[in-house]
Amino acid sequence: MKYLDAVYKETLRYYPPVIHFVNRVCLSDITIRGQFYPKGSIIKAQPFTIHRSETNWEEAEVFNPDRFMNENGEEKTSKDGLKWIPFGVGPRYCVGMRFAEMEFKTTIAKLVDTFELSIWGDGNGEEMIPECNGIIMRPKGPVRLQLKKRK
Ligand code: HEM
Repeated sequence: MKYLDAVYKETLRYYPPVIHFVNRVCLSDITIRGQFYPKGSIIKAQPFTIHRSETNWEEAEVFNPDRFMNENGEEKTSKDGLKWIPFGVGPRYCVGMRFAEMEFKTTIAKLVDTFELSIWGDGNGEEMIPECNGIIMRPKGPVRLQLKKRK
């Protein structure tokens, strides 16, 4: 379960499905880190950009669930919750977060329990190309895997 949790977090870090919608409107004039924003400005925090920034994550372009585990195989908690924001942040963060987490973990656990999964074809697989339909980032083409029922 600990590794599944790390895979869940790393999947959402690497490919945050919602890449545009963490927006906030300034209710008054404000200056943040020397940058002035007048009242009414819309500020966007883009999860994809934040998740792939080397300032926030070591080897940000590498998919590595281990980054969420410590040397004892225990869950590593980040003190800075603003580096991982697939569900947004603050009082208006995603109300479906816990449901989505349960769905993800149940599906993966059931799949892995029932089937042996391997990469389709020659074992090298195909490059998974993400695309954004304006709202959601998802695979552009089919994701092909081989499934062998466990005995
Ligand atoms: C992996 C799945 C999901 C992702 C990545 C996701 C992501 C997000 C993000 C980034 C926001 C904006 C949060 C912010 O502005 O700080 C949001 C808002 C919201 N999400 Fe999700 N979401 C997911 C699943 C769901 C599910 C399953 C539901 C409902 C069952 C849901 C319902 C909502 C609602 C109602 C809001 C608006 C909350 C508000 O404005 O107060 N989401 N979600």
